[in-house]
Amino acid sequence: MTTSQTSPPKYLQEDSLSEECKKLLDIYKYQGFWTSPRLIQGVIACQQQFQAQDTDIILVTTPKSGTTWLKSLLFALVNRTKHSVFEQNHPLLVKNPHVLVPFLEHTLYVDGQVPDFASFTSPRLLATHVPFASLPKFVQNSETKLVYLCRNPRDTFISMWYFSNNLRLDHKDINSIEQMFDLFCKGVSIYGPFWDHVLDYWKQSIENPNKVLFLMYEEMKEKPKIQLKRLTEFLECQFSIEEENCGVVDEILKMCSFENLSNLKVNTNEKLSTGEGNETFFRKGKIGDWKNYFTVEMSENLNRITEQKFNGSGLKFLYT
Ligand SMILES: Nc1ncnc2c1ncn2[C@@H]1O[C@H](COP(=O)(O)OS(=O)(=O)O)[C@@H](OP(=O)(O)O)[C@H]1O
Repeated sequence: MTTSQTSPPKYLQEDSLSEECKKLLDIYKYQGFWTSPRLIQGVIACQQQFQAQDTDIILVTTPKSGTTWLKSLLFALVNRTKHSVFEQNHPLLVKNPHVLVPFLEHTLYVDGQVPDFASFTSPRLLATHVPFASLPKFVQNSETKLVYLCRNPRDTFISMWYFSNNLRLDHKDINSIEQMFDLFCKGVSIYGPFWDHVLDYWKQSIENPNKVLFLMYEEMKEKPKIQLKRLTEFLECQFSIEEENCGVVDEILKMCSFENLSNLKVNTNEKLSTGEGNETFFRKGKIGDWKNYFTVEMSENLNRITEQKFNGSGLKFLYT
């Protein structure tokens, strides 16, 4: 048998694929979920190398569910002794939340720089989109707290579709929305299947409420103070009477609001090291934009899939 072959067999090479095929195949299935090849590399690196600490707080989200918002809220909350929320140069006013609360699988090996996580001051605040079963075992087995956020699949889908087209203006290419919607319904979306992701964390939050807090974008939008209170109770960093009296709660919500963050210079002019313009994380920040795009058939399809998948779980989305 000859061993002279130095490159992979033709069927494993990607350079001769047609552009159309490459476009369709830019995500792969790994451990039951879909993601890009470079992110798979990041996820594997995390699984092998990330050393969790009991004091870590990890934000887990489905993509486009309000990660940027919750990163900012968590940062403001957890660091409020170090950085008063009334500070004129508060880090959230000069840095994008994704810089302050890095994604484990992005920073590890995707942009080539491995942050010295061990040097982060405790409690370390980190984020990921990885499904529960694929989290590093250290994270699953330690006292690390997981804050989970999801959003109704209709708005999540529209937000994903915009992001993938990297557009902030109205987009009329209805064929591509249909194509992407069909894949989304089949479970093929970044870190999807969407429903499995949500359901796994929902079950964990019921089985282990001290480990996983389950939040929904819609509830955060409708009753932000109540959700913020749940967050502080879960993280054991409740507001003192003095803080409540001097308006810290309102100030945090104001600083982290869509209106404030999306208008900051840093979020209109700068880019992340991974290449995304900071402005791409702020589009409309509303519940119900799906109504401008969905046909009746699309809504019915998603309802049917959601009912089927969540049957008996007690989990329901709000679509107001
Ligand atoms: N502060 C604040 N408040 C409310 N909503 C906000 C906020 N910041 C970002 N957004 C909206 O969240 C959507 C982006 O989702 P993510 O931040 O999860 O994106 S990512 O997964 O980190 O790429 C995206 O939603 P859509 O507007 O529906 O596309 C953002 O506009």
